[in-house]
Amino acid sequence: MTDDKPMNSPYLLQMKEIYKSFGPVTVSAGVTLEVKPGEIHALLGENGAGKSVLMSILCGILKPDSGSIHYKGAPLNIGSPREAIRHGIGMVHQHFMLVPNLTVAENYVLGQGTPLRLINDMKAVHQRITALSDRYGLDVRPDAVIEDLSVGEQQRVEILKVLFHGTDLLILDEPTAVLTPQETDRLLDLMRDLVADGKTVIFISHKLDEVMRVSDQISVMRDFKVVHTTAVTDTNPRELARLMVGRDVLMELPRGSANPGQVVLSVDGLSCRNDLGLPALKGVSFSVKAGEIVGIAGVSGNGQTELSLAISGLLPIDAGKVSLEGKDITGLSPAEINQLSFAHVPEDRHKMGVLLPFTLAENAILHRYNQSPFAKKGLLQRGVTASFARDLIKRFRVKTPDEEEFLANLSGGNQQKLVVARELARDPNFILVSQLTRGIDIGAIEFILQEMLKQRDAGRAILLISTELEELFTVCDRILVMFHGEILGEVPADRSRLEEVGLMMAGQRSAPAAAMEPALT
Ligand SMILES: Nc1ncnc2c1ncn2[C@@H]1O[C@H](COP(=O)(O)OP(=O)(O)OP(=O)(O)O)[C@@H](O)[C@H]1O
Repeated sequence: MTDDKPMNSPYLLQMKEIYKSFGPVTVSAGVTLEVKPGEIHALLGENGAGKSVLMSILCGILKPDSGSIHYKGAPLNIGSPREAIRHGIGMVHQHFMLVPNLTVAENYVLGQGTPLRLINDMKAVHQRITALSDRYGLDVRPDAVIEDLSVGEQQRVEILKVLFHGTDLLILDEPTAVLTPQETDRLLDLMRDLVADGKTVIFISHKLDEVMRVSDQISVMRDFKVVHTTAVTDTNPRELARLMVGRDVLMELPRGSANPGQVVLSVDGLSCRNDLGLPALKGVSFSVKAGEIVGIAGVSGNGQTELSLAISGLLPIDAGKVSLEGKDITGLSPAEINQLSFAHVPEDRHKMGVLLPFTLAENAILHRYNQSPFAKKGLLQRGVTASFARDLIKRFRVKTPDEEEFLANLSGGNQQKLVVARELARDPNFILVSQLTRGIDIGAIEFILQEMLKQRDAGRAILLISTELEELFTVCDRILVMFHGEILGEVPADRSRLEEVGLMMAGQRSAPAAAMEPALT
């Protein structure tokens, strides 16, 4: 790295001509990123454009091959995350890095170069956490055990952790991907409070509306480079989408009306409990027909996760019945359900969708490794598997050097694309999808939602569970709203009904829906 010091630089951070390769694969091709103090600087880009890699370099997790970093007017050579923290640079990652069975305070003093005097004085640690929590209205209790907290609470714990270590420059990698709309609003307010307090924020997001709402400056990455930096006041979502993807992106998808046929999935009076033993579904009933996309809307935590687990055999059912194409599948194991014409894109792809230490090719046949044509006489057919995986990679534009790459080395959005590609390739009659577009860039969302519409038009029955109303209104034919483990009502997926769905998500039953579902009142 070069050591030239910029004179009177207006920038807090300058990353110049950063190059990074993993073996023959270039993942940072001369990136230059400049961030001023006290701003919220959004970093946008397609899946695999190199955003996380660049930020990992800044945080000392990865070492660049060449390039220079200046921070607070001086050259910066960071050898480890601990050094980055010492310089006041902290990152909240896409996947939380908290130890689930420890308390907030214990997590904060783990590793990361916490001074010994603090570790020996947990009372002081608790006081510092409480003071920071009060200052930023974060609602974090130092003695709370991580595994008892909701996703939104864990997110705040991660942010407070970075503040706990005295960070001036916070990097938030897709922080709103798993948050409810209310939690997102709260986080965006927090980001503004942080900059008002003299901090600087780098905000990675695929959600252009949030980026437009909260950012001061925006840098767009494409093909491992920053291709454009602009003030938020000088741009608009359409331009940003074009810069990211290199073409115009359709914000609205053209689609014809549905032509529903026979009932494919039928759910009758389904009740089950969550992993804490509390009632999560309270007599849920609905059906999905061939050739239609039914959406399940709701603020997360209202039973949607349990609904998808119960349908796919991953959660015991207390009462009620699930039928697929007329066959009672209640109580079947996930392996048995897997043999049916049933595809599942799960909410938590790391826990259920993929095996990170395995290759793309191996993940592409995860449920079918012992079936023809991928296995013959008990032997894996490597050639067939490889060409199948290559086809998925090509059709779904998964960014990877080849099918032999380990899945762990793919960017988050590209992992999701592979799961969707694999599940649709099973040619299923019923498709259960949870949080389809989470972490996926705007160009890939357009493509994947179009694929869903094609599947619908080919006669598949699709149940789409999502916290993203935009996604639901773009492809669904009708939307059911879940609240406190019940279906509160149903509306056609017509954008004029958006407000009605929003009210139902907050627990207010709409007049027409209440009339339609008298049994639920
Ligand atoms: N350890 C690694 N070994 C090999 N390749 C890697 C490794 N880590 C990342 N990559 C590759 O670097 C590229 C950039 O990945 P990165 O995670 O920075 O993308 P991103 O812009 O953050 O994408 P997303 O929006 O999907 O999170 C990807 O093609 C990814 O496969």
